[in-house]
Amino acid sequence: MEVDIGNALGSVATPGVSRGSLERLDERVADAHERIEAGIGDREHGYAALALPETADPDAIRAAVDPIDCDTLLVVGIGGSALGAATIADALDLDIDVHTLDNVDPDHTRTLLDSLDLSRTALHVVSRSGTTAETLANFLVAREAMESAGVDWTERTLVTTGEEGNLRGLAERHDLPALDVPAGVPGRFSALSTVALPVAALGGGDVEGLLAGAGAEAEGLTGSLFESPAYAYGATTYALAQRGWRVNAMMPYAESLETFAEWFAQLWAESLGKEGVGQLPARALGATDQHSQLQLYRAGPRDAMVSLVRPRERGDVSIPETDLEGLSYLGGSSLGELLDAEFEATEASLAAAGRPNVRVEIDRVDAHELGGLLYGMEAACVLAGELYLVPTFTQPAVEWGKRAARGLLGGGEFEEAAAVEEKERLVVD
Ligand SMILES: O=P(O)(O)OC[C@H]1O[C@H](O)[C@H](O)[C@@H](O)[C@@H]1O
Repeated sequence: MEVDIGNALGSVATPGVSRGSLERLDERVADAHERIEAGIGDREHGYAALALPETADPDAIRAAVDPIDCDTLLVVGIGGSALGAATIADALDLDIDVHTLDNVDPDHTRTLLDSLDLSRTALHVVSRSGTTAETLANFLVAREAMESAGVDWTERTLVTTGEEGNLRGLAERHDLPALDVPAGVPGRFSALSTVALPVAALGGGDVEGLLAGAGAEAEGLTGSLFESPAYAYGATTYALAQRGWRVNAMMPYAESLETFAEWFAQLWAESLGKEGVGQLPARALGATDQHSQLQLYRAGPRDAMVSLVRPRERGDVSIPETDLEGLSYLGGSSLGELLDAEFEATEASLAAAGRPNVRVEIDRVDAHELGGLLYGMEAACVLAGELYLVPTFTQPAVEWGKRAARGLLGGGEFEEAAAVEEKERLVVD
């Protein structure tokens, strides 16, 4: 991963970050790096995620998926237990179809299950806590659908979960192959673990390549933002947020990375949105969203920075010659050249309007580069958390809502559920 922060400088963006303030910030980066290194070394909660390139065990993952023969994988999980697998499946060229069942929209669940040949489908049920209502409910529905179709679900189900919880109990009762969520790795930092790597292992993807790319990014972490792309991204977005750029529009220029922006949104929002700080992650896709959201980013409130991500190499499709007046400039060119030109034009147009943007480039969308991108963004997020002085690895606000919902469904006595009854109403019909 290479990061270019030139368009965040004060010479381009108003307000931007001066070189002097970046140099001063670099002293804090050096301290934060020491803290991060110590956390990685001690496998402390959260920091342990940055040790995954070393600690993840591809052989154990492959052994767990080996008995499963399928054409389609249905990942049942939510948040960090689904987005890593979805990102990997969408980015890499896998030889199975992958679907994610995360939401509990009844129409969607029913339509998806009806559309699958369940006798050729495997389930990967993932929940770190083993108690998440959406995941367990979807699993019960999928299991029943398999039973109704005469499919032995116990032959086709793999579980990844923590040491305790309902899902662990279920795996033990039915003797299902079960992988452990690695200790100290929060869900949104678990893409490079037993949580998301099984999708690559089942689909013939390069698990070692993902980890090697992450490992290369890990080796690049030094005590300076001027040397480490991940820290350059984390420190610059932090410095921009401090100057009022409170929205971070993640805009990959590759369809295969669209889900990566979704994964990034959870990482950024849940990790840094605390104690009145953080950045609102917006999900965008280049070039599509140049024709919708870009208007706002260039001319709306001065609160949005844009992260432009692209692979340097991609497959290409040439554009046929045409004698249509006004379109001849396209002929002889290619869709890839057009996309690259759009990327650079967007970057320049934002800069010309004094709007900060950061360029993130990877060599190509493959396992190695994707591993580096995921790891780099995780390290950037951990660094930003140190700079904001927030507890990066907790999500108490999310848990509040989970308890309220469980209380409403009769899943226990939770005082949060009472707040639902107290809702203020001003209804206009
Ligand atoms: O893996 P699970 O325990 O089922 O959790 C799934 C998701 O649940 C919550 O909403 C958390 O805020 C997320 O960080 C987590 O990824």
